[in-house]
Amino acid sequence: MASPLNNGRKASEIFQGQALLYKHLLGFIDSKCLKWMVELDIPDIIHSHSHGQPITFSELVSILQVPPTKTRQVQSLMRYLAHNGFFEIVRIHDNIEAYALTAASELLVKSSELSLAPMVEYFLEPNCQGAWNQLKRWVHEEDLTVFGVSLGTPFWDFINKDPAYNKSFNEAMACDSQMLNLAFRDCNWVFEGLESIVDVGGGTGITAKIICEAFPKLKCMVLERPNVVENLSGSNNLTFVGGDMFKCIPKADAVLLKLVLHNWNDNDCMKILENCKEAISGESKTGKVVVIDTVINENKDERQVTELKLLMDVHMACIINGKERKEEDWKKLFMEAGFQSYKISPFTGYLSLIEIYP
Ligand SMILES: C[S@@+](CC[C@H](N)C(=O)[O-])C[C@H]1O[C@@H](n2cnc3c(N)ncnc32)[C@H](O)[C@@H]1O
Repeated sequence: MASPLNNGRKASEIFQGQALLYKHLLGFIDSKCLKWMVELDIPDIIHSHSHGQPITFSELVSILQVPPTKTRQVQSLMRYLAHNGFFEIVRIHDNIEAYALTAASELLVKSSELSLAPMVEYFLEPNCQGAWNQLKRWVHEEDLTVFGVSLGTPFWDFINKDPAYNKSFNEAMACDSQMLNLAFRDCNWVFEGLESIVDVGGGTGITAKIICEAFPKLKCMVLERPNVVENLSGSNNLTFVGGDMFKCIPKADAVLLKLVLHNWNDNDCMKILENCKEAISGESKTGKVVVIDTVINENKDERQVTELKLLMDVHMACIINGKERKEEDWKKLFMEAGFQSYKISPFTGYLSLIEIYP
């Protein structure tokens, strides 16, 4: 019988609620499982096993030298990861089960050009993880981010002072940018007709290198925090400049901002965009700003993509006071920064490409 405490809901509905609650309570184990498989090199082991052939569980535990007391537990982890799409369980000779890589776990092969393993290392790093225990304190600290509450210093100050953290962050960003090789193949039109471009907050220059290779005549400059680019050397058409996008952005036909604006609140984004507008306003021609970022669209996106964008929004909001935006949020920002028009194009699974014109 329904009690007044559960609003007259059916028992089945309450049990569904309980299952949802427990799933999310235990959800923190999801990312730990990813860390576990990356640390044990399981994707690399499967990748190099008999030219990418599926690996049986006994072969895997033998390579990993798992003691007999732990094989059942390892099987639990593998089954859970397979259930969530990180391995495919296939039947090989004599109907034995074997594990094959999926599109997701192939991205965790460290030796692969498109490896996202550094992303796993960065997100599972103790400073990142520990900060989330401070959500309760954070909500009453008017001007502090979760990171600020947890480490006593704002994110960018911390990263500037901690070389190991800086390196881990830059490597994570670089591997995300490496994925753009796939996306730019269909988007070369974005750079056609341009003579120069500045990749603002362009990290260690992976995106810029991809653009430079595709467009050898295009001059590309990366503007970054000085300690990100101090030891980097460019090439024929690539240069690195240490600076501050809030102060000045070098002149160019176009400015690229990949995953930069989502780090900042609307006021900071306005300042960055105004500096971008100044940078692309030459004497003879006016260029464009190219923003690569998320656009939340719950009506259009698949549920899984929306979940990722909303989770990223929570991450940005709490860690760094940033924000993932809907189209109307972007439009408001662009117009208030003095731009006249914009065009949004699909780019990767979760990122859109937005061209903004003065
Ligand atoms: C989320 S990362 C994106 C990096 C790169 N665009 C990518 O997608 O791989 C944001 C970048 O902005 C840079 N950044 C932060 N503050 C900056 C500033 N004031 N001037 C220039 N770059 C800055 C950071 O160092 C970092 O590399």
